[in-house]
Amino acid sequence: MVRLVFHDAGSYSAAAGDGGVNASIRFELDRPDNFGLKRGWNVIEATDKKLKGTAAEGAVSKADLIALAGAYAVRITGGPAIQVAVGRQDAAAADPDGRMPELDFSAEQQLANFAAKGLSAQEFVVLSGSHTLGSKGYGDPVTFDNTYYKTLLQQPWVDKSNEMAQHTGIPTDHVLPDDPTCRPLIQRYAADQAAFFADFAAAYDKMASLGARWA
Ligand code: HEM
Repeated sequence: MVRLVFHDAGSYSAAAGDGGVNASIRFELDRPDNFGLKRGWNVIEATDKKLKGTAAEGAVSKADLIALAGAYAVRITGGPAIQVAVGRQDAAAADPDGRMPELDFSAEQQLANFAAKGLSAQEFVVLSGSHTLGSKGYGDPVTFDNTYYKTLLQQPWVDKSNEMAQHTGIPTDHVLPDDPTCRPLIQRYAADQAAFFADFAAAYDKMASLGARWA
């Protein structure tokens, strides 16, 4: 669910002023970037149907449900509580393609990609801590904690004799601990989980509102 928020938000362009959290992801599930997100989208659709006939019908949009579901996933896996405002309008069509980061991006390219969405280096590094969830080798797949940063500093994938360790993380993670902008932030969040949680909550709120048009 957290990945779903990022992929709905990630189409935002600060320069063009379009894209963002508007549930357009439902028209974009066939894009290679969005592989695997159908399952998360189905949960949103099922929840949306359950709102029919309740006080939330018409007040909570599909885009709101995406933002709420991501925050809920963070919370139930042990992460921070995040306040999520509602009232985002849903888009009626897909957002522009080609705005998500690529897996072979350098750290500079990743930072530039996030900067184009109006997100700082600090916000990029703290949001990437979401990779602690899922099965990329950053500790327990359903525990939201700062294992991502601790693992990045250990760089287990450099050990060529350990087949398992080499499968930890994804290429875009691997380049971050050597980057002079990202490294101090990684060190900070590896040493201080409370700081990670507080900064994550703030950055999540910003990401989940990128490009939102409020009713
Ligand atoms: C340069 C930036 C990023 C890239 C290239 C990237 C790419 C990926 C890839 C390839 C996966 C693995 C998908 C799979 O095989 O299961 C993944 C997982 C995930 N990503 Fe990212 N990601 C980035 C940033 C973010 C951000 C900013 C967030 C959220 C705020 C996020 C949330 C997640 C989550 C929660 C998963 C685990 C999904 C699951 O296992 O169900 N990612 N990401």
